[in-house]
Amino acid sequence: MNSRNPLKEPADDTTGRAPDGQADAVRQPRGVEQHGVEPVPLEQRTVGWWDLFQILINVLLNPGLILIGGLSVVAGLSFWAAVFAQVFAIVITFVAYTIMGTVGVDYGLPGIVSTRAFLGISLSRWILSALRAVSSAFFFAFQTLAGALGIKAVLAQLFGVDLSLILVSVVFAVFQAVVALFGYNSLKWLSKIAFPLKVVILGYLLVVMAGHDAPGFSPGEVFAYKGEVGWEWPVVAVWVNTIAAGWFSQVTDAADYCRYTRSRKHMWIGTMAAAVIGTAGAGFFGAYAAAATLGEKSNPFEIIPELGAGTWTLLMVLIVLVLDNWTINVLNLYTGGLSLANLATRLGRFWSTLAIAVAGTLLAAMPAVVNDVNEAFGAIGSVFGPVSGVIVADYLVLKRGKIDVAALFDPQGPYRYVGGVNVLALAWIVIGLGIYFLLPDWTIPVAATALLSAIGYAVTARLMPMRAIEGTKERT
Ligand SMILES: O=c1cc[nH]c(=O)[nH]1
Repeated sequence: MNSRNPLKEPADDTTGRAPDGQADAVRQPRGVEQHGVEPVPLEQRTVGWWDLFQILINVLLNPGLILIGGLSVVAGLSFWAAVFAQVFAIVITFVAYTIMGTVGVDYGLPGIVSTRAFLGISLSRWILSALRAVSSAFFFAFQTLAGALGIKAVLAQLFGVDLSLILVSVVFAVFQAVVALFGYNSLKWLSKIAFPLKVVILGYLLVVMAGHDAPGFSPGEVFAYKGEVGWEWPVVAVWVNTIAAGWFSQVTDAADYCRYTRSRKHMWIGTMAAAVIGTAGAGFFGAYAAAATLGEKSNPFEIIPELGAGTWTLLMVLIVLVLDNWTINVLNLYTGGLSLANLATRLGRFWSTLAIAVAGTLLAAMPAVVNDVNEAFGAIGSVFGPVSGVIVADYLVLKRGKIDVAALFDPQGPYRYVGGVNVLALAWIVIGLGIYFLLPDWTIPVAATALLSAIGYAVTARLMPMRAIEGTKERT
């Protein structure tokens, strides 16, 4: 076994390429990104940390996280406890995330395709990809609805109309879908424009809230807001778990954003800086508005239009909402599209993305999607916590950072395991899933099961002969 440090920059010879002419490289319509499930060639991996930072900070500074910042204050957290819950959850999650991001940098692969190596080709393609595709469509709808609530509030103030939430949400969903279809370059382009605008407008809206003369809105009052439960750990942990659960589902996709990045250092700096700053910003903004209402209301984009700040401010809310939704949802569709392309390889990235957009738009017509975020995010995290633990353990401990790229596309190769399934990995995912529902909230079940599954998988795999895990006997 290779004893090289798997998190050290690899020599170029570890950089995989799709085998020439391999069937999984599907030609896309003209004018859109051509790379689907196959690796991005080394010469195209040129993106620096600043571009990656802009893409990811736009992702983290999203309406969903802003809303969750507000919801956690409504649930009783103090202002600072709500901000802490966001940042802490993201830091935990991004440990796993940045490890799996190295797959994108080193091999140019989409994350979901790399999971063929860890879980077995069939388990990765038929189960994990389907789960991630469904959760991408769910998150697309969740973000759209979180934004649509604000748009509806702004339009009510601007034109005195009370539009149906479903109508606003569906029109908005279609609007967002278009950019995602074009692929990675559209992400870079969109992020560059959106980032400065979002920072300036969100800053302006904070000033509007801070200057509002009703009791509770001044910075001193908000920062001193204690909430009903303040810092009580069991409640803080519920929110840490909810936020972490949502982002653990992205660990399998971390490589998607990083596969055009020029080095691991650029990836680590761009990703971690964006994660911490973006989440702190989203939590701060959402918690500020909710704390200013003394925990009565949760969504800043519904609260601000009611402050009577005038047309200019309403327009600013509208612009930031559109940009904010767009930048996160383009990525939800992009990663969902790549997941579906891993499953239905003949479909290709473009048509897969379109399919996720249609599913997400249909879900965006169901306002229940935003009703119980703790339950819904928790259910997603119960699967993706253990999945993340197992894939990180397999990649780091067993494979020592080495992936045989050609074998990812060879159904009879080493990643076949037993009938296409790494049974040991599957067993630890199922064990983790079972344990998730037994653990009390204060343990942050998504992180706890990720850790347990990682340790359990790594230890049992070390104790078993590799032959047994890979099912070598069965094939010979
Ligand atoms: O929009 C979101 C939120 C959490 N996790 C995702 O994958 N997408």
